[in-house]
Amino acid sequence: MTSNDNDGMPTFSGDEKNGHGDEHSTFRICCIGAGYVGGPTCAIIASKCPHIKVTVVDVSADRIAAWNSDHLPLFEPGLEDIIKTIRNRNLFFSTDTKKAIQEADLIFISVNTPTKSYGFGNGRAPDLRYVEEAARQIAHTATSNKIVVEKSTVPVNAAESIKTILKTNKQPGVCYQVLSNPEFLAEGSAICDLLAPDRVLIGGDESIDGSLAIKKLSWVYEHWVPKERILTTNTWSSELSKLVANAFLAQRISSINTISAVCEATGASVSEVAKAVGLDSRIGSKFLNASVGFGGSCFQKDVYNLIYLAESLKLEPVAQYWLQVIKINDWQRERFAHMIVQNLFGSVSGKKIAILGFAFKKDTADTRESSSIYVCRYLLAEGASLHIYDPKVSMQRIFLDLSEQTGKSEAELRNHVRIATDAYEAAKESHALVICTEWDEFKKLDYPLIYSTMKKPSFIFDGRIILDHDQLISLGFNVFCIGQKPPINKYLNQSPR
Ligand SMILES: NC(=O)C1=CN([C@@H]2O[C@H](COP(=O)(O)OP(=O)(O)OC[C@H]3O[C@@H](n4cnc5c(N)ncnc54)[C@H](O)[C@@H]3O)[C@@H](O)[C@H]2O)C=CC1
Ligand SMILES: O=C(O)[C@H]1O[C@H](OP(=O)(O)OP(=O)(O)OC[C@H]2O[C@@H](n3ccc(=O)[nH]c3=O)[C@H](O)[C@@H]2O)[C@H](O)[C@@H](O)[C@@H]1O
Repeated sequence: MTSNDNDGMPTFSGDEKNGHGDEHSTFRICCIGAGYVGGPTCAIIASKCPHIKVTVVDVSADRIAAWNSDHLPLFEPGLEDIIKTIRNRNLFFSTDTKKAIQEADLIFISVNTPTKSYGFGNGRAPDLRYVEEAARQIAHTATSNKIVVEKSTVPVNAAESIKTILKTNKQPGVCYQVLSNPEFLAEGSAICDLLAPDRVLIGGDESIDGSLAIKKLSWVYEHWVPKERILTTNTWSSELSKLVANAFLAQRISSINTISAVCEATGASVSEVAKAVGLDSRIGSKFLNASVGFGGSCFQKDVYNLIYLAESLKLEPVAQYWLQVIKINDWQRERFAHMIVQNLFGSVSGKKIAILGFAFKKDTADTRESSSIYVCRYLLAEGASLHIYDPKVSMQRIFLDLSEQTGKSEAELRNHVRIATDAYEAAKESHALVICTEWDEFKKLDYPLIYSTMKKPSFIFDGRIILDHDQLISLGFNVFCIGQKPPINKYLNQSPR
């Protein structure tokens, strides 16, 4: 193996065999999995490295067709403009996995790794079957050396399993290096996160071939990421760091959410407490927004992943410690739903409730594990009639999620759930407005107008602490909010304006 300069690209001695030792040949990347990570990550790589050909493949023909159309399969601010510029230049979306694997020098595995919903480890362990399938596809298809990169979030030691699958199924003469390169982007800010990451983490074998593979992947990122932000570790540290990062972030939210309950009972304000505490530079101000609970496809899954790892290692106190993060999150969702029922005179049966926000956070249409789904489920169980509005989430998605949560068919749900085309329609004739997602447009609504169309007394339950409560109270609303003792009820039982 040698490392020489070819646009700074380190090369393997075996590269001539691959046909990529020649400095004029194109470096090729294949990404298996065209999802929230694969799509945006490859878009940034392709836009920053015009001489690298990047092909993103997926088993879902629909998803690939969407990536190749004017209606991308996911909403991410800034993504569409980038895709339009580079698609079919050096960024390609395809279902031809075989071809993409064969011509690639480096292959990202960026498939889903959900929590297992069957068998051993049901509800806890990560389901690695898609990662395994991707590794088998590579082994059966590749006829030249490859660097295989775990981009998916996986448990510690997954790289070893991938190596074993590759080694025992490989074509004669083919060599593999397996790296861990977890992704830290957050939905809604993926493009900014990818363009200016806090760090890029690359784990690999502590061997000559391992470090050359690390150098090659590092060279890709160095096109736009300062070298000092590229951190290299051994494979296990890299795999574990991803789980720990998500666990720490989730833990901060659960921590502040426990304090929100204390605030509601005492008169302290959780926003003021978070500010005062976060100004301590050792603690920091980010991720201290109390809320109706964290959602998204990863926090719960990755904390469970860590819990399962601790259990497997017989570290029960560690497992119990992290389990609390999830229990508090579940409790927060339930507590918020209970706050609504209790303050609507103990019953929401037959009452129209407007739910504002269904996505798990603003600036995304993703609803995976959204707290809104859970709040809706609790309210439906109490007999409420829900009118749901979200600026980005489709009607079809909302019914699918609620069906899955409640076990009811869409037809049954339609007796109790309507999807509104805007916040005003949702609010009209409702008893209460419930903020579940922190969309900016909810801050700018015409609340005097909304108040005039609602049943009296009119209630607002702010699960995201985003509204101007004083203004709402002065309009006549009864305002209840996560992390604040109701000030608030001073207008309760007053005659409508
Ligand atoms: N969503 C997010 O913001 C982040 C996710 N991650 C991790 O990245 C991984 C991927 O997550 P997402 O992109 O959200 O998942 P996703 O579900 O949006 O996309 C995964 C894609 O992989 C495809 N796929 C599965 N098996 C395949 C195969 N054998 N061949 C070709 N395509 C295949 C699926 O059809 C799907 O389109 C997960 O491990 C997740 O934990 C990490 C950081 C951020
Ligand atoms: O592995 C992943 O999938 C990603 O998970 C999170 O990203 P994401 O879930 O997209 O979004 P976040 O901004 O982290 O928000 C997660 C949830 O926590 C909630 N949240 C966030 C921050 C806060 O202060 N309070 C709070 O309730 C959000 O509303 C949302 O429901 C991490 O932030 C990313 O670094 C990581 O790569």
